[in-house]
Amino acid sequence: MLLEVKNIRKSYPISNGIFTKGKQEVLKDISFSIEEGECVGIIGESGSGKSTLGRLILGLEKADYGEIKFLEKKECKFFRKKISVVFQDYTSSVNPRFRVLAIISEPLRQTKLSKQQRYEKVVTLLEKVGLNEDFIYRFPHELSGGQLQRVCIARAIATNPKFLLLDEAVSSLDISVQVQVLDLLKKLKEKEGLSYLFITHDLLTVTYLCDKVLFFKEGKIIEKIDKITELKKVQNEYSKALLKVYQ
Ligand SMILES: Nc1ncnc2c1ncn2[C@@H]1O[C@H](COP(=O)(O)OP(=O)(O)OP(=O)(O)O)[C@@H](O)[C@H]1O
Repeated sequence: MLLEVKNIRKSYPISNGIFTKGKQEVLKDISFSIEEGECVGIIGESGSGKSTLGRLILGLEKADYGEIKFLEKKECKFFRKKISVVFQDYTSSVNPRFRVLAIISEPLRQTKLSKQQRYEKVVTLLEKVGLNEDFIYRFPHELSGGQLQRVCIARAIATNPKFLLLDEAVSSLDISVQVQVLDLLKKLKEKEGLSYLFITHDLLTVTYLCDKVLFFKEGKIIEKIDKITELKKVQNEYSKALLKVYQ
């Protein structure tokens, strides 16, 4: 097992700007696990708590209750360094004044690579995401949405992570570009042995990439599907309704 999420609860205070008027429970007893090389999809309507869970896994916020454990023999303590993330909003997740070279090599700053080695590493990463050296001195505004999201994926895999959190990572791309980026993620998963937590509100992308699916509603997992091929066997009315939309 790579990641174990156990009985996670999270609330936020409800405030009217000045006073706190109680709490909103956003995550209610969430438990699941991810194996090495596995892609788990989380699907649910807007506001169901998907991104909050992502932030807790990344260590950006703390849960009120429960445990998030990265289980890798001996290296457990350092595992957070092996997590990377790709967000939906690729334009705001890069500095518009940085060229592709600087964007992708940003996480490599703390390594002891020389300038030349860093350049070569960026070329290799560009090739991994289906781009080439010609892109290295371009600015973000000189790239298409799909190309820029590939650059973000290249940056995310620059430190050889084990686990990628993909939060609506293809949602703002055109459908044909979505397929290209999903194909790329599939290839990286197989070649690099990456595990993914794929957060989305789009069931079609889940069926394309994921091995397992968790259906989220109002901060709860209302259904788990352990084999993507058995997606049609969902029992819950909400999951059924989601499936119907895509039939
Ligand atoms: N920092 C915060 N303070 C207060 N409430 C918050 C905070 N972050 C999220 N929330 C609330 O928690 C709930 C879940 O938000 P979250 O962003 O996790 O949902 P989501 O499922 O990712 O939605 P979407 O698909 O629209 O991104 C929402 O009602 C949101 O308003």
